[in-house]
Amino acid sequence: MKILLLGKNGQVGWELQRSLAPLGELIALDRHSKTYCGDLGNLNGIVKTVEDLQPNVIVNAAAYTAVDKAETDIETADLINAQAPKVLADAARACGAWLVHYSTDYVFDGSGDHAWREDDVTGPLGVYGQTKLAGERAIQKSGALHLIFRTSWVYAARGNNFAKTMLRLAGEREQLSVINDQVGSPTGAELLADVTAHAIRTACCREDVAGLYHLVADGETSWFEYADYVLNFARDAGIPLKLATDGLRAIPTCQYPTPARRPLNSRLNTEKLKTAFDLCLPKWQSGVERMLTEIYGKQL
Ligand SMILES: NC(=O)C1=CN([C@@H]2O[C@H](COP(=O)(O)OP(=O)(O)OC[C@H]3O[C@@H](n4cnc5c(N)ncnc54)[C@H](OP(=O)(O)O)[C@@H]3O)[C@@H](O)[C@H]2O)C=CC1
Ligand SMILES: Cc1cn([C@H]2C[C@H](O)[C@@H](COP(=O)(O)OP(=O)(O)O[C@H]3O[C@@H](C)C(=O)[C@@H](O)[C@H]3O)O2)c(=O)[nH]c1=O
Ligand SMILES: [Mg+2]
Repeated sequence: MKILLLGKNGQVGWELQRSLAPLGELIALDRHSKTYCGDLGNLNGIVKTVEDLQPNVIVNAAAYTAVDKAETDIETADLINAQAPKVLADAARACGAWLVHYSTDYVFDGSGDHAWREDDVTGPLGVYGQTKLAGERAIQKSGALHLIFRTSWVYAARGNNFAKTMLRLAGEREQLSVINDQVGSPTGAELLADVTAHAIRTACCREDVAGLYHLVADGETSWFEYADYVLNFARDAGIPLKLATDGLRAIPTCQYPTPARRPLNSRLNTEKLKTAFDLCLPKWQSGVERMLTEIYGKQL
């Protein structure tokens, strides 16, 4: 099997380099790659890469993920999150390849408190979510065999994410205020990469599994509880923090204004994925603990 991986140095892309390697020949690109174009902003270049390589599977881990910046950089967000997935899907269809792609809880408006199902009505609150939804739809319309995994609150030891922001800020400040009324599930890039490899193995002999799936770790939390979990781990590990012992404060969303609105309810229902691929999903805490142990490994 020949696999083309785009966005190889992002949180998920990095872990995919590991998990996809045993499946076959892996060509992993980023936007700076020289031999083949891996820049999603270069639509013609991306199409030529697929035509030249004729892969069996394309895995797109590249995306415009700066949620607030997207509000004013709409053109780039649309190019990377909507137009590039469309041309990738058309190119995949033309060469008979599977396209594996990732999307987000931010396609939902966050109303209610149920866990969103794949066919629930979407209603993104910001440009990032709108462009990611447009990307999903373009892939679905293309006729390409595809797997789209909607996930949430992605973290990894390598890369930028909320947990690492909290650790950095706790080293710099005595007080931190964190939203406690947005609820979802932190999901590790390792888990996403492992499930992706498993799903590709299944999909190669079962075209009927093509489609859109929610893929998040088990359980739920708020950003505040997540921060509390991470900072308690750091304290217990003896990491020196500037944050006072009572320095973490829970606040409602209205007290933390941001350029992009974010959903209050980011719960995703994963039943469809678990049934189709015969999978169990671990509790969110287990992957977060692994990441923290990796980050602080040398100091523990
Ligand atoms: N991060 C999160 O919390 C969540 C992410 N997702 C989705 O999961 C997927 C993976 O996200 P994640 O790994 O966390 O994101 P990251 O931001 O860690 O990685 C995204 C990667 O995309 C690359 N990229 C951006 N623009 C281009 C371009 N023009 N050409 C090539 N590569 C480009 C970035 O490269 P560079 O560093 O050079 O900019 C980066 O390596 C994305 O589809 C994202 O929408 C879904 C839910 C939550
Ligand atoms: C830094 C900080 C953030 N927050 C809030 C803001 C926000 O609601 C929440 C998380 O902050 P972030 O900047 O990490 O959020 P954000 O970048 O919006 O995270 C999202 O990224 C995209 C790519 C996704 O697809 C989503 O699933 C989600 O992970 O925490 C605080 O309350 N206090 C703080 O000090
Ligand atoms: Mg962010």
